[in-house]
Amino acid sequence: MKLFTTKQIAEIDKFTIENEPVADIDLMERAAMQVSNWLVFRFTTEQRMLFFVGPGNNGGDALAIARQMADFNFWCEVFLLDLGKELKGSPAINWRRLEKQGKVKLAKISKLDEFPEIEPTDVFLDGLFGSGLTRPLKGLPAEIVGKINELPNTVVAIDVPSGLMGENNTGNNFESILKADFTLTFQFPKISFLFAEHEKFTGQWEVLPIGLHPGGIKKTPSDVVFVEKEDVEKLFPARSKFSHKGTFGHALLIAGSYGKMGATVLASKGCLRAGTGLLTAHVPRLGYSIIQTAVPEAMVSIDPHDLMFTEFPDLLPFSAIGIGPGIGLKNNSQKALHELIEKAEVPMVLDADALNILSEDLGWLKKLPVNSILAPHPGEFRRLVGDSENSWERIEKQRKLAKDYNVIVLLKGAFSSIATPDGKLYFNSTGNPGMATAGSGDTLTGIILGLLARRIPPADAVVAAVYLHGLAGDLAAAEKSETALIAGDVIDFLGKAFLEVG
Ligand SMILES: NC(=O)C1=CN([C@@H]2O[C@H](COP(=O)(O)OP(=O)(O)OC[C@H]3O[C@@H](n4cnc5c(N)ncnc54)[C@H](O)[C@@H]3O)[C@@H](O)[C@H]2O)[C@@H](O)CC1
Ligand SMILES: Nc1ncnc2c1ncn2[C@@H]1O[C@H](COP(=O)(O)OP(=O)(O)O)[C@@H](O)[C@H]1O
Ligand SMILES: [K+]
Repeated sequence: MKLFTTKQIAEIDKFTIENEPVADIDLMERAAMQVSNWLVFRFTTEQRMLFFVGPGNNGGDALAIARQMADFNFWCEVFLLDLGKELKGSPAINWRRLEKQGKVKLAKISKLDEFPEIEPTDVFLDGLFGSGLTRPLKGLPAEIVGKINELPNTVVAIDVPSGLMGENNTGNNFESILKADFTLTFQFPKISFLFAEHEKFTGQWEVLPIGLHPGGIKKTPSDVVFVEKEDVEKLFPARSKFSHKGTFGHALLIAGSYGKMGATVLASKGCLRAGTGLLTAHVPRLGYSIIQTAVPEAMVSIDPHDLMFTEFPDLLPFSAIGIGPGIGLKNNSQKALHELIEKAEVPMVLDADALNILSEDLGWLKKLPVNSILAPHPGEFRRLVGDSENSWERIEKQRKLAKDYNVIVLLKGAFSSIATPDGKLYFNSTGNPGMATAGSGDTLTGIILGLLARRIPPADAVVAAVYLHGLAGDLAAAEKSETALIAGDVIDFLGKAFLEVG
C-alpha cells in the first residue's frame, strides 16, 4: 500500500469528491459510519459517548458519528470547542442535522472550567483536530487535551490523535498531544504512527477504508510503501518443474566466532529455509562440528583460525554473500572483511559486527557491490551515522545513507524501514514484540541472504525477507506466545509464512 503525507491525502479526498463524484458531506457521512460501526461493536449503550469537537472536518466527522451513534441508541454528548469562529461547510451542516435530530446534548466549551463532569465509564471521542493540523496545539485546545490525558477514561481518536502531525513531529509540543487508547484512521496509516515514540499518542491504531478513489490513489506519486501481502506475493518467481539446486543460487555466509556459533546456525537455517539452492557457511575451526551437526544441509568452509574469521574462500561459486552475525571485532577479522569487500562482485548483506567494523570508516561502503544491504538495528545505526533526535530524523539519515553510498539500508525494529538508493522507503507491516529476542536479527540476515542468492533483485529480496520474517514471527507467536517466542521458532514457521504469500 502506498503511504501519503496528510497533504496528499487531502488531495485524494478532493479528487474523490470531484471524480466519484460524491458530495463532501456524503464522504464525511461514509467515514463517520465506519467509525460508528467500529464503536458499536466495541462499547455498550451503558456507556456515555462524549465527543470533543474542533473547528474543522475532523470535528465534522465527530458530529456525524454522534448523530449516528444516537440513532444506534447510545447516549451521546457533544462539546464543541469555542474558538470564536463559526462552523462552516460540512461541519456546520452536521451541527444543524444534530439540532434537528434532537437526541444529542450539545454544548460549547470556551474555557477549561466548562469541562464536563465525567463518569469513569464514559468514552471520549477525539474530533478536535485531524490531519489538517498545521502547528502544535496551544491555548484552550492544549488545555482540553491536557485534561483528557489526565483522566482514566477510554479515548478513541478520530483519524489522528489531536496534536500529532501526520509525518514530522520535530519541534512539536509532546505535552499537548492527545493520548488515545485507539486511533481509527481513514484509508491510510499516517507515517507518524509508525514511530515508536508516538505509540503513547495513537494507542492501538486501525485503518478504516472510506472508499477514496482508486484513480486518485494511483495518480498521486509516493516514494513510501507500507509493505503488505499483496506487495510481497508478486516478488517470488514460480519454481519451474525442471529447476535444480543450481537454479536457486549458492550463498556464502560468514558468521560466528568462539562463543557465538549460534549466530551461524540461526542465519544458516534462515538462509536454507528461504529457498537458496546451496549454502556454504564459513566458520572458524572450532565451529566445524557445530555447523555440521546443527545444520547438515550446509557445506562448511573452514577458516585457518581456530576462533575467528580471518580468511574467506574463493568467491567464484557464490551468487550472494552474507557477513556479520557473531564475527566479533578483532583486527584480523576487520582486515579480512575489508579484503572481502574489495573482491566481492555479488550483492552482499552486512549485519551486526560487520557494520560495527565499517562504522569506523564509512569510506568502505563506497566499495561494496552495488545494491548491497546494510541491516542495522538502531544501536548499530547510531554507530554508523550518529545520534538522531527522533524517528523522523533517523529515517532521513537512513535515506541519505542509502543515496550517498548506493546501498540499501534496512533499519530494524517494529515497522522496520528499508531505504533504497533511488529514494524509495518501505515500512514493514508484520512482526511483534516477541521478536525482540536474541538471534532474531541473525535469522533475518540468513533469510535476506537466501533470497539474494536466488537472484531476487536486492531491494525486493529485503522487502520480502523482512515481511516473511515478521509474518513467521506472528504465526509463531500465535501458537507459542510472544513471551516464549525464540529465534528458532521464527525459522520453524517460515514455511507457513511462505505458504501464506504464495
Ligand atoms: N472531505 C474530506 O476532506 C474528508 C475529511 N475527513 C476528516 O477531515 C479531517 C481534516 O479536516 P481539516 O482539513 O478540516 O482539518 P482539521 O479538522 O484537522 O482541523 C483544521 C482546522 O483547525 C485549524 N488549525 C490547524 N492547526 C491548529 C492549531 N494548532 N490550533 C488551532 N487551530 C488549528 C485550521 O485552521 C482548521 O480550521 C481529517 O482528519 C478527517 O477527520 C474525513 O471526513 C474524510 C473526508
Ligand atoms: N517490537 C518489535 N516488533 C516487531 N519486530 C521486532 C520488534 N523488536 C524486534 N523486532 C525484529 O527482531 C529483529 C531483531 O534484530 P536484532 O536487533 O539484530 O537482533 P539480534 O542481534 O538479537 O539478532 C529485527 O528483525 C526486528 O525488526
Ligand atoms: K482527532
